[in-house]
Amino acid sequence: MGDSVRQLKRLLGYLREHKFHFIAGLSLVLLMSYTNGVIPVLIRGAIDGGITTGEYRVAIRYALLVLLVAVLNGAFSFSGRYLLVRAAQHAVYHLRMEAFKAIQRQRMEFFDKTYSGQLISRITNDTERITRFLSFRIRMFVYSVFLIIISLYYMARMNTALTGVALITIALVVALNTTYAKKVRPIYDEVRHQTGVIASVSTGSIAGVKTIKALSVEEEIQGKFQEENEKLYSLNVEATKITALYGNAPFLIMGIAMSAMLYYGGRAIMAQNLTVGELTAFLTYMLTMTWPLRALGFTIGDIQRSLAAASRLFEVIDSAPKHIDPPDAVELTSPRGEIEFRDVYLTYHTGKTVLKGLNLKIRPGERVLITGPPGSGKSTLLKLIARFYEPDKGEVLIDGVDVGKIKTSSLRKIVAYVPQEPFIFNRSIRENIALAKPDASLEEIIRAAKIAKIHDFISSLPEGYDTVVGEKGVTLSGGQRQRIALARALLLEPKIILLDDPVSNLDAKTEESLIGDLRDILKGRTAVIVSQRLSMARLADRVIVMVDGKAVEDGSPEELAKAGGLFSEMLGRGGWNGR
Ligand SMILES: Nc1ncnc2c1ncn2[C@@H]1O[C@H](COP(=O)(O)OP(=O)(O)OP(=O)(O)O)[C@@H](O)[C@H]1O
Repeated sequence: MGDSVRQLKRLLGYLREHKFHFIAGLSLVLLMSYTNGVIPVLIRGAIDGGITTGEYRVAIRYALLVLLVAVLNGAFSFSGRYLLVRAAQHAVYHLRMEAFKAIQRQRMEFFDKTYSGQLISRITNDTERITRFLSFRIRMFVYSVFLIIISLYYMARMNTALTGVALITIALVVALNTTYAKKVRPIYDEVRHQTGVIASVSTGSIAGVKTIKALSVEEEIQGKFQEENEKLYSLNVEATKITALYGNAPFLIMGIAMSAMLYYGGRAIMAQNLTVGELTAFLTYMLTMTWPLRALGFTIGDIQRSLAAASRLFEVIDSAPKHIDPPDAVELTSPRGEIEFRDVYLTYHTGKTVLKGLNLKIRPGERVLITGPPGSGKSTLLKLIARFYEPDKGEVLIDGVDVGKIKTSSLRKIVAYVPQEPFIFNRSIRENIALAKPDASLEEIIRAAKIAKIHDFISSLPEGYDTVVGEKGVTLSGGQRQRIALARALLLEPKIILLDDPVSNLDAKTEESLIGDLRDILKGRTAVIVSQRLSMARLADRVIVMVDGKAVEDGSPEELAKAGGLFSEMLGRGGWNGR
């Protein structure tokens, strides 16, 4: 409970900037309840003071009053809703922004541990639920509670016995709604979970469509989808059964209460203890309260779940580091491009220890090929230089400075990391290349594209550098993607370039041409290339063979080819000269 109050306080804190809108909105909702609650009193006045006594003018006066109150009610309802929704949207705008920024600040390990679907759901579904809570649910809660209080107040002033009937009815309907909410909530939670499962099966099969078609496993995939779809169907049928059962019960209770009121009220009128106007007012109150009473049950059930959504968002925000850089972070102004690993250990969150005391020094301008069997830690080594992960023990240094102590903005200019499968955003080629330097001039972008040897291809496209690529744009080949990614990296003129398996997805011809061009691309830079393709060794001054997180061979390709170790074994009978 204490936790819920804390979450609620924190959530309401986001309304701070719009607190006047919010308070004004709530005040208007109170006025709306009041105007709704006063109408039966006016009806009573019209009947008792005008209609039954034949006072035509009194009846007209009350009719005009009802009209005025109805108009005011409409105005309060409109402006109250507008102000509350505006304040809520503004609060959620900030919350969404904060969560998104926090996700951007998270370390790589966070993404290893968290499903992307979950994160997307935080930013979309959870924020949507919170908006609904801050605007609609709170409004309905305040409106309903206040309307019921006002109604009971006026009823009590008219007749105690009938007010007792109304009170019992209210208690019964609230109890019924709460039971309904309790019964249906777990099913709706399952429906939501199952909808997520269906979304992930769909996303997976759309993303993996090539594999599905290549293996002709459409039927199996459809079978899996059908299974999950049937589960969703059954859950929805179950929820509908409960809703159908409980949904109309409040109306039945209200009906019984109203017929009891008619019976006792009729007798009271005959005994002259009640007026016709009062009985009409009572019946009108019962009708006015029906909907708010129903809404109250749902609102109470929803508060807890909205707070749970808020707490999930707060968790994302709180788990992110407050600052990307430590306070004593430094700038490397004229980097040389030297890299050193000093007794580096790294264990992933899965418990797998990948690097076990790695020592390595790479000189400025050196071109190093890291090779070795799969899973030996080659890519991990690159990721440590780019500071995607921090070592558990030991240090990774650039020009003698621990990478953890270099300002991120400085590190990103010095070190360019080109992943195995570069991500191309659904934007223009120009924007894709200028991703890390959005203010780059077209000349700079063209220069980078020329070095990456992709300029001619881009120029041949009808819209040149403005051509949109990616999901709905021009589709690029594997080699073209690699070159766009290289141009993207080169734009920052990095001193160190890290290539993670650059030719793994390329055919032999494209591989040959890329290797030829890489000589120019890497000129004047320190390059660390991870690859199992030994053709890449032609680019390298030095080859390091990694096995089980350790550098077991280290030397020039010629030396290692002759040494009779793993590298020469990998070269096979053709040896180095055959390359
Ligand atoms: N983010 C991660 N979380 C958990 N384990 C990981 C992560 N990245 C890599 N690993 C594991 O660490 C080991 C080394 O991975 P790494 O990618 O460095 O190897 P590699 O030598 O580059 O392999 P390959 O040649 O197949 O790309 C592997 O067993 C891999 O499963």
